[in-house]
Amino acid sequence: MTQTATTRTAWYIGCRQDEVGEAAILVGDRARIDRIAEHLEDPHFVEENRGLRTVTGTRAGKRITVTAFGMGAPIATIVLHELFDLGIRTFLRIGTAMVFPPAVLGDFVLADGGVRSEGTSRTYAPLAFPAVADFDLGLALRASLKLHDVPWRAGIFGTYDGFYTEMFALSEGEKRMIDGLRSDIRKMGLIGTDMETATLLTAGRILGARTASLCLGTVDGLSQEKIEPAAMAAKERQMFEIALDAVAASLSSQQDLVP
Ligand SMILES: O=P(O)(O)O[C@H]1O[C@H](CO)[C@@H](O)[C@H]1O
Ligand SMILES: O=c1cc[nH]c(=O)[nH]1
Repeated sequence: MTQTATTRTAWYIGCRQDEVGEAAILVGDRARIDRIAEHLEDPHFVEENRGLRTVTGTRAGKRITVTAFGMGAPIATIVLHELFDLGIRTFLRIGTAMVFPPAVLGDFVLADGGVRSEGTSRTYAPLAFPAVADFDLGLALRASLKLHDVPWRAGIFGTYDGFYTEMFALSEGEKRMIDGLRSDIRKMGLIGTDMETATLLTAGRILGARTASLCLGTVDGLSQEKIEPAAMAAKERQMFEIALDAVAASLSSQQDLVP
């Protein structure tokens, strides 16, 4: 971080401390920043650095920052860590995930916790440390999901580094390799898999932040069928509303919940 008497600037995301809000939503695809900005009042776009795009805007009187990290746990965790350093203590990842029964394509999946099958979280805590979502933020998300009347499931995620070696097969050889993992995923009853959730829950918890993850099931984990683009666009708008309402509500009620 660069630091002056009045402000700090994060190294990679390029944000100044006075450009971020009270909470952060982390998205993967940078194209989602302009789209989520339409759901915020008074959006301020931070000058982009390394393709990391950030907007801060107001929702229900709360300033919320949304940053896009791209794909994968290492860069997602750098973004979380830098925003934490700028003072943010509430984080929600929203994005897409592969879903497994009982969750089906198009369901929203809320992570109560995650299996840490990636590498980055091990730099924060040994594997015996659980990746668990913040309880109060999880409650706010459940309330928002119910209010928006969408199909959703809550449960445990699996987080993996190898997209084409552990999640989505392009060849018969990869399919044979991934089928073994899919069978483990079914046995454990995981409802969703992605590349960041368990990492962010671990890193957030170790740093001392409240962290949660809500995804949209865009790929069926058994058949590899993908969601249709029109359904994706409509569900993405719902995801923005659910997430922003939950984060704003959670910030409002936070003081009442502190022991
Ligand atoms: O839709 P986003 O949030 O980008 O997330 C998912 O899409 C990417 C590729 O699978 C990974 O980052 C994964 O977690
Ligand atoms: O298959 C998928 C879809 C979204 N996100 C993932 O990590 N995997």
